[in-house]
Amino acid sequence: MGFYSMAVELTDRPCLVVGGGQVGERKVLNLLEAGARVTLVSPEVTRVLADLALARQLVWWRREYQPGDITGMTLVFAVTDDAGLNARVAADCHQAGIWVNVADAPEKCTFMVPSVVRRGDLQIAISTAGKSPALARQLRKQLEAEIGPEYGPWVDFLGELRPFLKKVWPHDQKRREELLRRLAGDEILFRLVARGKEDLAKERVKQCLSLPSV
Ligand SMILES: C[C@@]1(CC(=O)O)C2=NC(=C\c3[nH]c(c(CCC(=O)O)c3CC(=O)O)Cc3[nH]c(c(CC(=O)O)c3CCC(=O)O)/C=C3\N/C(=C\2)[C@@H](CCC(=O)O)[C@]3(C)CC(=O)O)/[C@H]1CCC(=O)O
Ligand SMILES: NC(=O)c1ccc[n+]([C@@H]2O[C@H](COP(=O)([O-])OP(=O)(O)OC[C@H]3O[C@@H](n4cnc5c(N)ncnc54)[C@H](O)[C@@H]3O)[C@@H](O)[C@H]2O)c1
Repeated sequence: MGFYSMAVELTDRPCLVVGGGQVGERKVLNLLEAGARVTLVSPEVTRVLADLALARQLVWWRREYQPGDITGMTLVFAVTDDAGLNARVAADCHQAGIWVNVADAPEKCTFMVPSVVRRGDLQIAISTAGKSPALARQLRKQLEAEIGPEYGPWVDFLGELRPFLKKVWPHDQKRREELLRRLAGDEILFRLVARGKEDLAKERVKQCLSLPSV
């Protein structure tokens, strides 16, 4: 069975994490980074999670999970060390039609969390469909060595060019596509932007605009 990869908008969406141990902490930190509204239900939590609750970055229900907790949640994460409880949370979500991630049972997940390389708005997600999280992590480290932080500003730069080119050639989609592909692979432009020389890079784009299309 294949999995479908998505980039999900979670800003201000209510998400429930059941279990506040090491795995819960990792899921919570990634959810907060995505702007989600996180509720954590767990009798005990890690120091990091307790500090986040104190700072009101998340809501902590300091007790055991109850079935009604999932009501109205966009995503639920069952990440306790109690396999039976995780399975019950999963069953509650399946019945309610709520997407659920189960830390110790890939076959009960309706979504899995990939390993992610983050460079500003560029994200490279690696999934093994639950077969080897260790391999996903190892590949992330390899890619992080190859795809440096300069890719963040590079994506921003290319992101500014698109609406600009749409204005220049509103009706010539083929020409826009050709140019955008050429610019995305332009080594000189990439290096200019990496050195913070966006102005020079824009000059070069203008030169490219006057070139015949390939
Ligand atoms: C990618 C990452 C994202 C994240 O969690 O943020 C993630 N696991 C990460 C790390 C990691 N997890 C584990 C190890 C130890 C080595 C190993 O077992 O391989 C390591 C590596 C390490 O820590 O070094 C143990 C483990 N993981 C799962 C089980 C249960 C089982 O398989 O039955 C067990 C066995 C527990 C036990 O033995 O008791 C299950 C899942 N873990 C997933 C995601 C989903 C599938 C992703 C995929 O492969 O597509 C899935 C199905 C559910 C989910 O959690 O979404 C994150 C990398 C973060 C990074 O980039 O560094
Ligand atoms: N998916 C992954 O990436 C991954 C990685 C490693 C381990 N695991 C699995 O994830 C599970 C959790 O691992 P961990 O290291 O975070 O465990 P942990 O022991 O550090 O934390 C478990 C947490 O669950 C809470 N909890 C227990 N019963 C609860 C209940 N009834 N209601 C609410 N909260 C409850 C505890 O208070 C604790 O905070 C383990 O079963 C492990 O096999 C998954």
